[in-house]
Amino acid sequence: MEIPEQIALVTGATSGIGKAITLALSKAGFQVIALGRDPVALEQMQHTSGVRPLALDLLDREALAGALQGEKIDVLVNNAGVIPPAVEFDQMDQNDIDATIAVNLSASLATTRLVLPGMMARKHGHVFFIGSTAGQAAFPSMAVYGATKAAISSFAVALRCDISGSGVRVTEIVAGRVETNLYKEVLNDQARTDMYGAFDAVQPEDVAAMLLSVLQMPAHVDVTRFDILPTAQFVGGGGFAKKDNE
Ligand SMILES: NC(=O)C1=CN([C@@H]2O[C@H](COP(=O)(O)OP(=O)(O)OC[C@H]3O[C@@H](n4cnc5c(N)ncnc54)[C@H](OP(=O)(O)O)[C@@H]3O)[C@@H](O)[C@H]2O)C=CC1
Ligand SMILES: N[C@@H](C=O)C(=O)O
Repeated sequence: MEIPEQIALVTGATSGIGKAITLALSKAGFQVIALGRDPVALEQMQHTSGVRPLALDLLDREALAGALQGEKIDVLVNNAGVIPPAVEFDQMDQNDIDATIAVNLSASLATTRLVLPGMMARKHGHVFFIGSTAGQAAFPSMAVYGATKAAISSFAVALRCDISGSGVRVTEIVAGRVETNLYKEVLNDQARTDMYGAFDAVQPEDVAAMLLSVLQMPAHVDVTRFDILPTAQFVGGGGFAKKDNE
């Protein structure tokens, strides 16, 4: 797919879905600003794929604003995200709650707030948000994570009201189980092997392929949301509390 030199910013570009999207956009002819905290991973991607590394923590608002000043971003992929330990809410550590909201929601809003005015002034651009099935249905022990993704989903829809007529497109990508390092901090290697070995998960490259297809749509078409799940994954289904033993 030939695309004139345009600039894409991908957050969370050092791993998983963000890395696949970064490499796919670079291969499609974009100049990609690859953002993440891991400088070694970024340097390797710069060497192999010619992306522009941007090593920073999205929670450092000053660094983020400084790095993006003057950049004319055509495509923004709000991908960076974390998943907290899978425990019931009453067992959650407040720090995990705060960190999940800070990265998954606040950082996406802050990055979008920095990039969007330029897109609107140029009457061109595309903002992607990586949502989750966890934002669309109730998952036990994922209430906070799901809340951040539900918020992103609601924001993406409402944002289109605010920017209507600007020529800027917005897409939420609602992903099911994708085989990445998302659970690296919360599950041991065996648990992750068992989790991803249970069925054929979506691969990061599958998400990247769909993103490119959405970008390829003519300017008058905005794919505002797509869901991408393993064929074997279903979402929903009620449950019952275990009867307390008398
Ligand atoms: N895997 C899955 O099943 C699904 C994932 N998602 C979402 O997809 C997105 C990508 O996750 P995934 O690829 O799976 O997981 P990974 O853990 O592989 O990637 C997460 C990325 O986010 C970056 N990141 C995390 N915190 C920060 C921060 N403070 N500042 C900058 N970058 C940060 C990491 O970069 P670094 O460590 O270098 O900072 C890394 O590149 C997330 O939003 C996740 O919620 C949605 C549905 C399903
Ligand atoms: N929806 C995914 C996380 O966001 C998952 O099923 O792991």
